[in-house]
Amino acid sequence: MVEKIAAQETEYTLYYGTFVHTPTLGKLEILKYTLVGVDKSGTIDFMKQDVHNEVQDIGVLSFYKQETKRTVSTSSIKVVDISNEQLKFFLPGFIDTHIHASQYPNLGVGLGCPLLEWLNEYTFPLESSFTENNREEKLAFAQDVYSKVVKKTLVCGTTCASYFATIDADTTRLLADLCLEAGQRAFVGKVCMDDNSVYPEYQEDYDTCVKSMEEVNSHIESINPKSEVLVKPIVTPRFAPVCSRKLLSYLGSLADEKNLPVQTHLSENTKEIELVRTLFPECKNYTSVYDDYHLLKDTTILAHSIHLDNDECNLIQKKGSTIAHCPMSNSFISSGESPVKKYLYKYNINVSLGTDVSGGFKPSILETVKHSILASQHLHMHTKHESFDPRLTVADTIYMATMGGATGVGLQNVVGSFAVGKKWDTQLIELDSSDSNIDIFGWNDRFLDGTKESVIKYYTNLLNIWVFTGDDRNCTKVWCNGRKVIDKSKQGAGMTAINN
Ligand SMILES: O=c1[nH]c(=O)c2nc[nH]c2[nH]1
Ligand SMILES: [Zn+2]
Repeated sequence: MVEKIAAQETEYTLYYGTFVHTPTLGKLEILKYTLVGVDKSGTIDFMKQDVHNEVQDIGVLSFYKQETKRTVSTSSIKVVDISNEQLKFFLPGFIDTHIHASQYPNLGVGLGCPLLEWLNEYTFPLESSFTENNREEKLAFAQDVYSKVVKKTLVCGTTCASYFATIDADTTRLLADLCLEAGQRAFVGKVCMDDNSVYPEYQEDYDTCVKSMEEVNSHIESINPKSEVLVKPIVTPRFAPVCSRKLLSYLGSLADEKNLPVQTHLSENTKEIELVRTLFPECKNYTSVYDDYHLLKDTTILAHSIHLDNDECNLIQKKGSTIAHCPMSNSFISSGESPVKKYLYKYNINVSLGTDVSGGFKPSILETVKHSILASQHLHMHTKHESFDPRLTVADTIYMATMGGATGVGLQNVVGSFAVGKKWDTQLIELDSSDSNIDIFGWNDRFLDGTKESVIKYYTNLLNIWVFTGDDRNCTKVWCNGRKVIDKSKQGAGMTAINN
């Protein structure tokens, strides 16, 4: 299912059909009869919208040659044409900006257990098993867990993920290797935590952490081929309660010196916030703990961030940091309903999505999209008296799943939407895939009367059907950096589905 990367030939590819994306917040663009050319390096170097009759007359290849005046041999160009398929469209790959790869074995475990208890009961014991003294055993365990999570996220259309691994350097390096091998764009974070008094079996001392960070970061920098950097290190203080001031200081300086992105947790649970207040009485609030240690940057991802006050929102906005909204986890371990619409539209904060495996119980951003909409509806039901309507639209959530994520990881000019110069990180969505769980009726076709408005209405309905009744079975092909990494037409039906 995960295609062998090395065996693939690089070539020029023309993709022709319907493209759906959200280059700006809340605005869905449906590009019908659009032709996109992707070069050897996986970069979009040609894009022409609304070319129906012209292409019908002379064919995709001749049209491309005529438009570009390029003298290319047609045998070196591959054409993927879905223009006659009403139920298929290209969508930018999903970006999962918060996922704990190491917690994958705990999916579905720990329902309703609040954060601090959940960490001690389920999470720290699991992550500790990646730090066994027996190197062979821990590597075998990590190989099994990490290869599965990378594969599953790709199957779900995640072309880029920002991973938390564990405190262990050996297995964190392995995670980076596996992402690269599978062709997934990834940010890999060695978890940093040197002050875990509630579960002392799972922590490291300051010096070990510094040494491990050096090892992991230089390993990741060395494994990418020169021509394409797919996997990058990310500075990962787990969260303030388990980090000493000295460690936070070091990580802030490291992020500055090496220009590295940062990821951490913020304001997920009310008891956690109380704890931070006691541990860092000198800091104005939880958000300013990170700011005081130079960890709030425009490439900082703050997971959860549910219970923020006005000052904290303004600070995050000022610093240009991103909030990774994790609605599945927020419900599962009952942390709260995040007022994401307010963050997006009142404070102009960039918001992305995170599955937060294993607080979240599925490694799927499509599932996260669903949960984000439903959580916002719940918030609406019991905050009707407030002036701000908290309900998210499908367009808001697709934005968070793609462009918001790209901005969060600092790749807003590289991925997240379709544009010349961007990379081809894309998923093909087929509502009528061979093992689709969606029953399609012609009922929606009545909207198509040839006008632009009717196309918007038709595809808005189609997207709603996909979001609420579809799953990973409708994501049939996935490309990262121009390379096809998933092709479900090449294996037995149902093999890849996680929702069967
Ligand atoms: O959802 C969460 N998962 C974690 O692993 C974690 N660690 C600190 N805070 C956390 N929140
Ligand atoms: Zn988390």
